Amino acid sequence: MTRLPTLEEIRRAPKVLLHDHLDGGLRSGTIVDLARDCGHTLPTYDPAELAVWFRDAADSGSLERYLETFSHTVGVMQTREALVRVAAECAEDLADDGVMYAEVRYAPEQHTSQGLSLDEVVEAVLEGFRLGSAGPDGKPRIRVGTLLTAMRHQARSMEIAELAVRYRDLGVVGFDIAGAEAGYPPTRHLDAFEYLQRENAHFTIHAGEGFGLPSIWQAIQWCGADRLGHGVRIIDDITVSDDGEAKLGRLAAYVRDKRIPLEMCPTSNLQTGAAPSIAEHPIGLLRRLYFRVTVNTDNRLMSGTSVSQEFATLVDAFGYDWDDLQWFTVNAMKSAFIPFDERLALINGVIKPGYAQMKWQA
Ligand SMILES: O=c1[nH]cnc2c1ncn2[C@@H]1O[C@H](CO)[C@@H](O)[C@H]1O
Ligand SMILES: [Zn+2]
Repeated sequence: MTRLPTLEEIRRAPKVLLHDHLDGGLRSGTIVDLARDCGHTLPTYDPAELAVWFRDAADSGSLERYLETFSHTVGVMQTREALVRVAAECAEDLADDGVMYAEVRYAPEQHTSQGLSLDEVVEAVLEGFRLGSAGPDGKPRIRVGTLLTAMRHQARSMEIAELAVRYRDLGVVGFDIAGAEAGYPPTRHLDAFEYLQRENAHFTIHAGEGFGLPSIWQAIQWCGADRLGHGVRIIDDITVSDDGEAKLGRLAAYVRDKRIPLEMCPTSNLQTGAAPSIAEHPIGLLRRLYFRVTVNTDNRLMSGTSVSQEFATLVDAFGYDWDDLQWFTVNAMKSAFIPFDERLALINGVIKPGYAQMKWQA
């Protein structure tokens, strides 16, 4: 039997990340610095202790309680300087993990409490990504696209959708809605999604994480989502018999037939209670059934994770090899919101040669 990929090897392989929250990925030391600057009160000012605090607090078993931890990250991301720094460090950290293409999301409306306009927020984050993406020779080490998120319990989605369209040629590649899912169905923001469709713009919707099939159904069939954030509960529409044969309901079949990408985030799902364990995580079944599965971090700080770490965890639980990891990576690149020719160039020019080399070395 061939040896399975190790964490160190996985770090060196080219990776693609589609679901990562800017305000869920700060370095704990940066939060401490920024909190001191702006007078935000933290549970502890020791960076190592703070990192542990986030993980423990996020390990709550409910999406609503998990989301409470964001008050300490959003709270320190209220000035242009803070946003530039956080975005630059995000790009650096992802590049250091071997991520070559990332779509990073955040909700501009949450960063205006000290007077920044929505446009100023977007421009600060774009500037941070530009700075953080550059290597020592000035050439980009990573390409970062931005997704603008609207909070589903608020009523600003149309404004944020317009913002995403306004900045579409300047680094914003799509739109999303996030926040507590139960009680806030996707159709609450139907006007924003219809507007984006008329504008030929791309969007994903957090659905099937803290709520089940009706949320996924609305996201796809009412709102026209290009991708699903999480989408784990799609397994509620799949029955597996004792001999392992799977029967797909109409919605699950539609998602698979249409190749709708699932932005799966295994560790995050354990923390919010969306999945009981990695071994029992729906990603195992969905991968086996050839859904268009992608592997993501969601919130690197709250989960103490990285793309490489998520891959390594799956290798451990399911015995995935380099072919599986390449398959997840190609799936993600195919599902990115950048133009087709650019995706193809990255698949053929970076991903396939990168994994060929990893396999050859193994
Ligand atoms: O997994 C998730 N499900 C739903 N909402 C989330 C998740 N992770 C983060 N956020 C929410 O998205 C906002 C913008 O980035 C965050 O502030 C958080 O409230
Ligand atoms: Zn998320």
